[in-house]
Amino acid sequence: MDQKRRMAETLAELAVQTLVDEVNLTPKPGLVDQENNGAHHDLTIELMRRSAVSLRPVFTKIAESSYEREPSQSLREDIAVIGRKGEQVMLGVTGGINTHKGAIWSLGLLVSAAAGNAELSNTEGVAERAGRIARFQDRYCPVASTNGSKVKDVYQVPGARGEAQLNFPHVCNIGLPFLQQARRNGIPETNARLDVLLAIMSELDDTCILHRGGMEALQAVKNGANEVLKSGGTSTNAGRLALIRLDETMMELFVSPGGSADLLAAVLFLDALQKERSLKGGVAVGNVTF
Ligand SMILES: CC(C)(COP(=O)(O)OP(=O)(O)OC[C@H]1O[C@@H](n2cnc3c(N)ncnc32)[C@H](O[C@H]2O[C@H](COP(=O)(O)OP(=O)(O)OP(=O)(O)O)[C@@H](O)[C@H]2O)[C@@H]1O)[C@@H](O)C(=O)NCCC(=O)NCCS
Ligand SMILES: Nc1ncnc2[nH]cnc12
Repeated sequence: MDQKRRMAETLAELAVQTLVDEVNLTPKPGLVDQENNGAHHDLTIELMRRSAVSLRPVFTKIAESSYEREPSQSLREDIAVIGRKGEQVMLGVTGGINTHKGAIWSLGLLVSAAAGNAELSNTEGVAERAGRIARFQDRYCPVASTNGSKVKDVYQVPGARGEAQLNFPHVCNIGLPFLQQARRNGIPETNARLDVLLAIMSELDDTCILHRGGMEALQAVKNGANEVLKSGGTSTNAGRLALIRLDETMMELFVSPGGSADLLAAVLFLDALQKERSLKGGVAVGNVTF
C-alpha cells in the first residue's frame, strides 16, 4: 500500500474511532449514550455507531484528496463535494436522520488539514490549518435553509461554520487544555472526557440547543454545565448530582447539545492524532503531556 493510502486510512480510522468513543461515553446529558437516547426520539446508540462506521470511506477520500496539499480554494471545494456526498451516505444509512452532519464538517476539515502535512502533530497547528481551509468560500455550496442557518440569523451566533473559520476555539482553548489538565490531576479518563464535554457546553452557542429551545434553554444548559464543573466535575459526588440535575433540566426542555458532542469528538481526534504522530516520531511541538 502506498504512503498516501496508508495515511488516509489511518486518519479515517482515527476519525471513526473518535465518533464511536464520543457516542459510547456515558453518562452524557441530553445526548445518546450507553444508558439512554437523551433528548432524541429518532436516535439510538446502534444507529449512531452504524453512522460513524459508514463515514470511514468518506474520511478516507477526504484525506486522499487533501494529501500534501496546501489550503486553497480548490482544496476547499474538492472536500466540500466529498463532504456533501458523505452527508448523503449518512442519511442513507440512518434512513434520513441527521446523526453526524456537524461531525462530517468538523472532522472532515481536521482530517483534510492533517493529510495536507504529515509532519504536523501539534493540535493547534492542525486546527489552524483546518480553519484556513474553512475560510475559503465554497462557491458551489447550495443555498439551503437548515436548522443552523435559521438560528444563526436570529441569534447572530457563529455556528459550526464560524467555529471552524475561527480555528476551532472551543476545541483548542477549552476542550484540549481541559483534557490535559484533568489528566495531570489524575482524573479517570471517562470523567476527564465528560468534564471536557461540560466545559464546551458551558461556553458554546450550540445551534442544536438554540433551534429546539431558544436562548433561554441555551443559558440554562450553560449554567447547568458550569454548576457541574464548579461542584468539582463528574468524578466527585457533588458533581455527579449536579450532572443528574442538568440531565433532568435538559430532558424537561428536550434539548440536546449535538454541536458540543461534535466538538468533543474533534478534541478526541486531535488528541489521538498527536499521540499517533508522536509515537511515529513526527514533530511534536504542542504542549500536550502524556
Ligand atoms: C457548514 C455546515 C456545518 C452547515 O451548517 P449549517 O450552519 O447550515 O447548520 P446545520 O446544517 O444545522 O448543521 C450544523 C451542525 O453542526 C453542529 N453544531 C451546532 N452548533 C455548533 C457549533 N457552535 N460549533 C460546532 N458545531 C456545531 C451540529 O451537529 C450535531 O447536531 C446534529 C443534529 O442537529 P440538528 O439537525 O439541528 O438537530 P436535530 O435534533 O436532529 O433536529 P431537530 O429535531 O431539532 O429538528 C448532528 O448532526 C450533530 O453532528 C449541527 O447540526 C456544513 O454541513 C456544510 O456546509 N457542509 C457542506 C459540505 C462541506 O463543505 N464539507 C467540507 C468539510 S467535509
Ligand atoms: N451522542 C450524540 N447524541 C445525539 N446527537 C449527537 N450528535 C453527535 N453526537 C451525538
